[in-house]
Amino acid sequence: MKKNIRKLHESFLNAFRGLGLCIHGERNFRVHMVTAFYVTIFALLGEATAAEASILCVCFGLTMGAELMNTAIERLCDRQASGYDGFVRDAKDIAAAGVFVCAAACVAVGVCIFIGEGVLAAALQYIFAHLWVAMALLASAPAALWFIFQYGRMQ
Ligand SMILES: Nc1ncnc2c1ncn2[C@@H]1O[C@H](COP(=O)(O)OP(=O)(O)OP(=O)(O)O)[C@@H](O)[C@H]1O
Repeated sequence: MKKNIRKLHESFLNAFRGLGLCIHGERNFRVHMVTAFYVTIFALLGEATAAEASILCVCFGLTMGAELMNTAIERLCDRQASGYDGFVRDAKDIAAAGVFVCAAACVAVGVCIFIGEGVLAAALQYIFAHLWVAMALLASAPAALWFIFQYGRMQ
């Protein structure tokens, strides 16, 4: 029992290590994180329902999970090939297509929820009525950009 718990604990630690590697090393993953952050803020401001919020959570998991898999495939390919390799090219392009398909599906879901269900209009109405929220969102933009473009350069 104790051994099983230790193994489970190690599995979580390994998964968090992989997550940390991706956050640090993959700019596209940080783009997904920042997008998820702002989508969450707008969903809260627009009072998305529990069902809509659940669908958005699935979308975040889908795109970030696909990006993690894509990164794992890219790293294996880079390890395998020293120069140009047609198989590596195909594998990387297919993995990238996997991320693209997931992201495109999530954009479609976002359009349905934010535009179709009026969540974006409600969020904008809230923001215009509370200008400090607009200021806070604007003020967060440089931090978001720094996180996307500079965070990976830190040792
Ligand atoms: N060793 C290789 N042989 C052939 N083509 C390659 C090789 N490495 C990369 N490519 C091609 O270059 C593209 C970009 O590869 P790269 O490893 O730079 O991915 P990336 O730009 O980091 O991708 P992502 O933006 O998804 O993280 C690949 O999709 C593939 O078409």
